[in-house]
Amino acid sequence: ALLPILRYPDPRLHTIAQPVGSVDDEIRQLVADMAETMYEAPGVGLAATQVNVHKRVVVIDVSEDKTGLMALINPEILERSGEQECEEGCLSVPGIYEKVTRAERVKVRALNEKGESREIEAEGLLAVCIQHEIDHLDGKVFVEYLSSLKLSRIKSKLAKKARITA
Ligand SMILES: O=C(O)C[C@@H](Cc1ccccc1)C(=O)SCC(=O)c1ccccc1
Ligand SMILES: [Zn+2]
Repeated sequence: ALLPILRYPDPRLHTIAQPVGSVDDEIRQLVADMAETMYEAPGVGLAATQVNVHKRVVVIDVSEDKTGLMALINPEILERSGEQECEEGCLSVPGIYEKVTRAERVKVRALNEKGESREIEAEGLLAVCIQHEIDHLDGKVFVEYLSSLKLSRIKSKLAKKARITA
């Protein structure tokens, strides 16, 4: 089912997500609903925090043809290296695209949908996406890395948009 995505600056986006105890059918249904929601947006990633479920679950698909879906449960970054600047967007901050500097490569450990522990080495967009999504689980939104001037302009732009649509 499609899940509603929280919009910045909703305070619930600053919630710290809790680790998943056991990867059961409920978690697998959440992954399926998050994937459907991500593809529909469209996006290349989605964190459970963004759909107001405060569990450490992330879905990512950076493939061109929607064949690369991965679920990362209780993801942990084991190693970071290098540095890269990437223009980022966020499904919780629609219409805002800004450059963010993140690690170029990451080594991540996470459980998959079967509950098996896997280690992934990622670079490029996949590395950026993994870091962007894990930030969401830690209650961080990418616009908060920007200057306070840029953030205040973004907030007023979003507030104006919210008034017009309301
Ligand atoms: O809000 C989110 O977490 C999703 C976000 C993730 C993201 C990762 C890395 C760089 C930017 C954004 C998005 O998917 S925003 C939409 C987007 O980047 C995109 C959408 C369709 C095709 C390709 C990219
Ligand atoms: Zn985001």
